[in-house]
Amino acid sequence: MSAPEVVVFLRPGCHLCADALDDLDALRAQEPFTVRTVDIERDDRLHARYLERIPVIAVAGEELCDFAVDSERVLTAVRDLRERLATASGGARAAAASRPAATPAPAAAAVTARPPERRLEAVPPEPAVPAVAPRRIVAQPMSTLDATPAAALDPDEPAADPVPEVRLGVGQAERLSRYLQVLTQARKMGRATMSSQELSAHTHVNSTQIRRDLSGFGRFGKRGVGYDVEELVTKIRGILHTSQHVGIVLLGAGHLGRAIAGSDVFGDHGFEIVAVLDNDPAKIGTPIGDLPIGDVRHLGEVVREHEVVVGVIASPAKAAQGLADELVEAGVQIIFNYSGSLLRTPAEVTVHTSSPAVDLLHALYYYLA
Ligand SMILES: NC(=O)c1ccc[n+]([C@@H]2O[C@H](COP(=O)([O-])OP(=O)(O)OC[C@H]3O[C@@H](n4cnc5c(N)ncnc54)[C@H](O)[C@@H]3O)[C@@H](O)[C@H]2O)c1
Repeated sequence: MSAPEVVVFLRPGCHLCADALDDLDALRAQEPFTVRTVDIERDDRLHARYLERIPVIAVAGEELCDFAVDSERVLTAVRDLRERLATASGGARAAAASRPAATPAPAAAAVTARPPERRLEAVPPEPAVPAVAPRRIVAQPMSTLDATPAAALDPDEPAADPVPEVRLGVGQAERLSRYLQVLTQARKMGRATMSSQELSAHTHVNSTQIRRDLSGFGRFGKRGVGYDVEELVTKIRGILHTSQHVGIVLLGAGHLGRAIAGSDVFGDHGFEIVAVLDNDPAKIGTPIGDLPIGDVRHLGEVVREHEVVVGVIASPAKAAQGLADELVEAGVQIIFNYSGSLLRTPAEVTVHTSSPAVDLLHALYYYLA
């Protein structure tokens, strides 16, 4: 009779998954079973189905728990499966004994005689992932994505580069940016640590989601102490690739342009305003922040010379489309648009329009509705 098998749907580098494997390992002392891991990154359907829930633990096709091991449910399911396997093998032996020799035995067909409540639909077999014992699962390289150095898995060690090369989903990238904004501000306020609940309160992302977002990149934080702000800022900046230099050209040196140039709003995140350009002869050549205001007619040269990545438009709305066209012509693919103008740009260009009213409208809806 084969041993009951527990299947764990997981993702390389997911530390909730690593914890689940450890927990299952401990449970095997009470009830023997084998563990098979299924890497959801290898199958689009599994990825779509389980990404938000991993680790998902299943026995005999029934999903028992997600996020963490529910010991009681797993043990009960394993015992139940063992009994069914025993019955099946006993039944098969009895059937084989009474059957004419030429008829093949029905193998473990009786295992499925009692269908579980929530069967995994059409989960394909995973021949590439062998059934192995939990300890070996941890030791084997889970995938090429798992580039996190061992030190980063230790909460007492600072998280070091290199950061695993994982393509983030849009939602995760957006949330990581929000965590980074709050952590950067906390660091400026002299905070050394921050709890996930606090980070949650400031970002409006629930703390389970925060832990899940970060779990793929190393083990952060200590129970009762929270996240190390400096460590997490460094790590998220690495993940978002903002630890590299990003040059910005600011177009419009009026009230808003002057406020942006004189603030840390971009500098806090490693963005450098390399030039401020305007078309007003009275302003050109005068200082703004540490820079002299340049002539907007040199926009193309400035973009090429400073390898500008982002163009920030702080001009009146009527000038914005012309400036956007010139930025695109010069090769800029990210435009941050403070003017209210609805810009037309090629599909490959990302336009972010900043409007303080948007958040207010959103908040007001919940207030008024
Ligand atoms: N989203 C926000 O948070 C926010 C807040 C305030 C203002 N705004 C918008 O930002 C823009 C700037 O506001 P402001 O108060 O600084 O206006 P402003 O009039 O003080 O400054 C505009 C600047 O743009 C320059 N300019 C005009 N045409 C130009 C061109 N073709 N090339 C380069 N420079 C040019 C002007 O010379 C001037 O220096 C406006 O569109 C305004 O509605 C947005």
